[in-house]
Amino acid sequence: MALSSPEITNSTDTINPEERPSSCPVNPHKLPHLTDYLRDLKTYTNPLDNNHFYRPIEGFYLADSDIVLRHVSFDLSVTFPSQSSQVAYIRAGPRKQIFYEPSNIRVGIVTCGGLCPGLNTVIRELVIYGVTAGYRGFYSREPIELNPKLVHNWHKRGGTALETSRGGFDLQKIVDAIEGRGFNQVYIIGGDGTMRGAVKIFNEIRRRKLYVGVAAIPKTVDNDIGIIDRSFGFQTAVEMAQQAVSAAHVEAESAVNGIGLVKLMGRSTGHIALHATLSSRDVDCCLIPETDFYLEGEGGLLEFLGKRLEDNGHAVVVVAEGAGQDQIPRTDAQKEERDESGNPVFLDVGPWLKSELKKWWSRDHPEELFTVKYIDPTYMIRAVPANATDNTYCTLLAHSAIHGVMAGYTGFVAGPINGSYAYIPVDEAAVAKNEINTRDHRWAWVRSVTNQPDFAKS
Ligand SMILES: Nc1ncnc2c1ncn2[C@@H]1O[C@H](COP(=O)(O)OP(=O)(O)O)[C@@H](O)[C@H]1O
Ligand SMILES: O=P(O)(O)OC[C@H]1O[C@](O)(COP(=O)(O)O)[C@@H](O)[C@@H]1O
Ligand SMILES: [Mg+2]
Repeated sequence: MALSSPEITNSTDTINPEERPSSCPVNPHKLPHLTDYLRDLKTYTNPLDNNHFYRPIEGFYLADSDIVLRHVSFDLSVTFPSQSSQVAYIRAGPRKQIFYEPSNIRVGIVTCGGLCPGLNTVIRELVIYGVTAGYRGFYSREPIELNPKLVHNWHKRGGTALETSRGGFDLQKIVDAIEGRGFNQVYIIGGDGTMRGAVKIFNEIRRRKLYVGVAAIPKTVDNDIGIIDRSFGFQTAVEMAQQAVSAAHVEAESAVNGIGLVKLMGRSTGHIALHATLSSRDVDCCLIPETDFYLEGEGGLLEFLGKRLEDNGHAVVVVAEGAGQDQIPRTDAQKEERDESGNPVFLDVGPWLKSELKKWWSRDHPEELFTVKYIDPTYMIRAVPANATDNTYCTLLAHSAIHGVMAGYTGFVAGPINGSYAYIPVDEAAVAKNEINTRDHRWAWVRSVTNQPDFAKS
């Protein structure tokens, strides 16, 4: 942000949730604020007032009274939830009063966990000091100084220019480093694991009463963080995944009794698999972690595929990496295996399924031709630059986070809820999962597109 000299004042015009009028229709979630533990902080007039690119008009600045409802659809024939029980979050955006003197801001920004398209776009908007190599970089590396010239092209690059890693979370060392380096704002970009770490960092910063605002920006190519509409990079990943599905379809169609099998990312949720299935319409069966499937017997996958081959001569199966894990034989040691971040290490469902399909065919149809063409695009779906929609989304996320921190909010996650950007307390976002509800219309839609069995054993 281009910031001009601020005018110092000593009061804040944001509305304290406790001071809302009693007729206030909803109950917004209280967002942590620096003034919760630093009572006499100075406030400054937002320099956007004097920025020649902006002409703040009435309504430009937001306050605590601007909220976003979590749920926007209700069934009036059942019960309309009482207004005070509606969940609401504070809307993201610029505030008239800010809690940082613009010339005295030291920002640290870090990316953690797996890659996701759009990471560099977020970083590009948040220039100052880049903490490299994930959480461990706070205490084991020198941060790199970023400037607009250096980052100007970064949104066109896949990956993260700051580098990322799993593991290496040492709370005391991280907060010591934040304090020691004099950061007064920290932006943490990562997925569910990173959010759990961010909660601890925020709590420790609050315990030490540090003048440091902490904002997290949710990143997950699997789209497995709840409350927000979707995570950035997800749409880009689905587009890439669809190319793999398309190729599997071409291969399957061109073979005698051809099966195209595609494994897609999705550790605990099958959003990528589901969306690639719905958008491509080439898929005969979509297997996701949220619902079990079985191979043999009535209503099983093999019976279904046998019928498909008989009817159409080919079939396409999409399997999310977290699906079918309980069926793959594994040793006790494999059951205990964890990655550096503590996530369970999965066995590879793709090759296992491919080999089960081959065994089945040679057992039941030894005389007939059969081909399984297996495609595992792995990192190709996430190690790419963000598409136009994700790029715009990333930019808005970064700006939302900056406005929130400048306004003194801390310990929050910025994200869109029902199309409007909002601030969510980080401890809430860290536990909010986004699993596919296999009882709702979206999963029914998948099943009606594929006609796959529901694998409900009677
Ligand atoms: N419960 C936790 N407490 C503190 N740090 C955590 C926790 N879970 C994960 N982390 C840290 O967060 C970072 C990213 O976690 P990871 O699960 O690899 O990716 P993601 O954030 O994308 O889910 C790692 O450095 C990991 O050590
Ligand atoms: O090989 P890596 O880097 O651990 O990444 C693989 C994992 O990354 C994911 O995309 C999820 O990553 P995050 O938890 O970091 O969002 C999974 O789908 C996949 O299991
Ligand atoms: Mg994760």
